[in-house]
Amino acid sequence: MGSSTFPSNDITSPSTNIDEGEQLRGIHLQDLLGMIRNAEKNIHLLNQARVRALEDLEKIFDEKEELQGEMNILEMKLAETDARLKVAAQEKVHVELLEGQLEKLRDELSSRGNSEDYLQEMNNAVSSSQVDLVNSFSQELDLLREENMSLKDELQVLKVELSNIRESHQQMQMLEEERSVLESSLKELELKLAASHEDVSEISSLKSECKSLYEKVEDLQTMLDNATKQADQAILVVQQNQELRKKVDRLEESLNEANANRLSSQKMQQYNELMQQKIKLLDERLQRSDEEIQTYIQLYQDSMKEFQDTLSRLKEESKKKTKGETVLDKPPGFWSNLLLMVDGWFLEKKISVDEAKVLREMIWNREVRICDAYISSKGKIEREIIATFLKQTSSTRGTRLHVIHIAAEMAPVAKVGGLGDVVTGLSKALQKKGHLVEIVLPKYDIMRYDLIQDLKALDAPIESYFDGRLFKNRIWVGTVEGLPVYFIEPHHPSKFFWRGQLYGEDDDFKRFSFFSRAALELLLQAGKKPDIIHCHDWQTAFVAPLYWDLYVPKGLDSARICFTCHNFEYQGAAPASDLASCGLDVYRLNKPDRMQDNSANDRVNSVKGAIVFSNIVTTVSPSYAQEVRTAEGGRGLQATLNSHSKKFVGILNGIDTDAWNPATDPLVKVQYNSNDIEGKAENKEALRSHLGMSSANVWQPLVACITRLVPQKGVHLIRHALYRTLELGGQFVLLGSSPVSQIQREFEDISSKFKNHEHARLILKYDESLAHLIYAASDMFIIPSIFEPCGLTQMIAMRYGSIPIARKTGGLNDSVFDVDDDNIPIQYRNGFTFLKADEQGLNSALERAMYHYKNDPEGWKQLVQKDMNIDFSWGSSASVYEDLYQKSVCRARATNRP
Ligand SMILES: Nc1ncnc2c1ncn2[C@@H]1O[C@H](COP(=O)(O)OP(=O)(O)O)[C@@H](O)[C@H]1O
Repeated sequence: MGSSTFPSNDITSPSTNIDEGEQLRGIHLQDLLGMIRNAEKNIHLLNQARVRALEDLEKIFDEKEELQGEMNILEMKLAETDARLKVAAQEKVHVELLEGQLEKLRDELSSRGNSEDYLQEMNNAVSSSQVDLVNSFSQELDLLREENMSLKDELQVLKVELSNIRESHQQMQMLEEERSVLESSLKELELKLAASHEDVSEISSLKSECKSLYEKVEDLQTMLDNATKQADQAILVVQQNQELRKKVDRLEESLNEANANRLSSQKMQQYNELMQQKIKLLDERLQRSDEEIQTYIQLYQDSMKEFQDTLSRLKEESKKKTKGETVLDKPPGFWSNLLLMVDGWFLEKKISVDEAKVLREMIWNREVRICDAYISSKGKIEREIIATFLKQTSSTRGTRLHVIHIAAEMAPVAKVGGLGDVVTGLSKALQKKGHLVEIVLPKYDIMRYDLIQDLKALDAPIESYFDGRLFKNRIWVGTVEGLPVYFIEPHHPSKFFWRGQLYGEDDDFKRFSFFSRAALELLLQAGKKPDIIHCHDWQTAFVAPLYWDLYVPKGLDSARICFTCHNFEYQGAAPASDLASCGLDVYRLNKPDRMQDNSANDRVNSVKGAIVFSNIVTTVSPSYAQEVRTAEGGRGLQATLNSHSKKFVGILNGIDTDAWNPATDPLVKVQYNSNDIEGKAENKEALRSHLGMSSANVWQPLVACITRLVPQKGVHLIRHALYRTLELGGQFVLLGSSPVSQIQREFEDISSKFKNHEHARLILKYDESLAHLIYAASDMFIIPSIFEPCGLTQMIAMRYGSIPIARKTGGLNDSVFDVDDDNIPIQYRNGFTFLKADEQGLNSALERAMYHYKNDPEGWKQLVQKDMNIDFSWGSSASVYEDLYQKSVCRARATNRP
């Protein structure tokens, strides 16, 4: 299988997607330009802030230097004061000595008693020397006071310096704020850049912008590096501050010492205390300021580091995304969140278990598109997000599939009914979608060999097992409708496919179990590795158990098995022992939960086996899928279907709109289309004359029916419709044949009655060409089925402008909507329906149709045109099959199953 993506099943038209994509690209580009402009502004602002910070730091330097100088002076002055205080202390000692001597002298004088004048003289002399000393001391004190005053001033200046420092801190704070603004705008930029990667095609146009952005981010990085250097310088300043503080501490100590010496002077002591308090205050402030600076710088450095980390990550991501790499570097939390989101959707029943499984696998695999889907769905409502995610699962289908149909019919070469149409129509639609589709058919003797191109036998017989021995099969290859087909011709004495008919033989069970085994043998020996083996109806239902039980062990193990039941009326039940012929283990399989028929424990049921052993089980319309799960519709298989309901789905068939196209149909008399329906009247005329019916009244309505004449089709109602149409003044044509001899005889009798009737004809055979002409000629088409799995004739009739009159059952209920039913939106109304499978029911619809036809020719014409324009092609139904195939293949790969 290739790895290229095939078209998704998105129903939006491609042109709309392209327009939206371009719009989105335009919006992203504008956003990106806006973001770049914002980033440039921010960078500019940052630049200015950096310049201011540099200036501030220079100022701080200068101021610190000055401060230091002043501190030095202060220190010197304090040293001087200290020295002077010491001198003063010595002089005080000297004065005390003098006073002692004076006292002594006084004592001597008093002891001498008569020398009072001398004493007075001496006293005066001492006092005057004492006054001199006091005077010089107070001068010293005045000097000290002055110096202390100047110290006060210095401290005042220091205070101012400190407030300047605080201002510079504020600026740094501003810087920090600007940095965080810049950071958030860069984060925004990161988000938008990531979003811009949503569309891979955008990357190339965004690359150059990313590059310039990247350069700007580089510049930003350089500036940030500078800012970090500045922060380092600021730390230096703080260290210098700390040294200064140490000096102040030393100063304080000196002052303390001085204080000790100043005890003698009360004023000096008070002054010193004051000084001490002020220095302490100054010290505290300095300390706080240091701490603040330290905190700011720490914060600044932390955020710078964070910023640099973010930038580096951003740059790395940007580089990786430019290179188109994956998203392995998303944090684990991102993926965990996605997983939880998917689990939530599943638990709330918003997505199916299969969808949840595929999504989980994509998340586990860290797939880019899941990441992109998440980014692109930001801001959307949950329903839209789920849709976006599920779209990724459908585009998982990124690879083309190899599908092999194993079937008993294929239109137009081997067709009995709708099964043949489906095999060809679905295969062609899947092939158109880019898948490799092959078909394996029995080589019937009565095939339309003229419609097989390049038919040739391979010179390599395939041997397959049956009834205890090996039989040779000749393999033929050819193309039908552009599809590769393998035809198996068994060399078996029973000449299984040499019977003049496709089905209805006594040994049908043997014939088709042989064919199923031979088909798998062909795939094994041809070395095929299909992704899907699709088998149809009971005839090839054996493929499912044969595959798992016998062929997977032999190495044919790449496929998932899809089984489509086109009609649950035919189940391929037979005595259990018959199963052994094709090599299946009867003992193991004849169990209630495997192939045992639900109504007889000694019989096996091949349709039941396929339901049990297939990965996907489908039927041909949603309504029929519901009906067969009930006791009335299930024909004994309802319990099996209900217990396997998770893999069971109803998909409405399409029709091959190339083969059934009135505008190109070579089998009609006059080709026509919905814009020009004149040709219809000419075809009516052609059919009438071909069948020898009256052409007198061009407006006489022609009612047709093309069908297998089996009870399912409501044969008694078909017969009644013939009579009632004639009563209502219309014409009636029946093309059909019956495998039931009694019914065939009954209709042959009626046919002979109307042999020469001018308004009715019964053609009791299978005639493809006539069928085309009848669809083109008829005005109304009757389908009164008792049950109808899908029904193709109503769709083909509408495509040819013949209005269906149908019973509301199965696929008819999903495709025909009554023109008079107000509960149906007007755009869907396309025919006439009835519910009760009886004559009254049919009459009511037939009579209304006749009434509309006769009384509202313009309205009828519009109805014809509307029906012709309805899209019954395989396109959308094939997409549903494609989806089921892909999901099944995906699941198998995820769990590594064969
Ligand atoms: N006698 C007939 N001659 C030609 N085509 C017939 C005849 N009977 C049925 N068909 C074709 O067989 C197909 C019937 O398919 P469908 O409506 O699904 O019924 P079923 O598969 O049950 O027979 C249609 O393509 C229809 O045109």
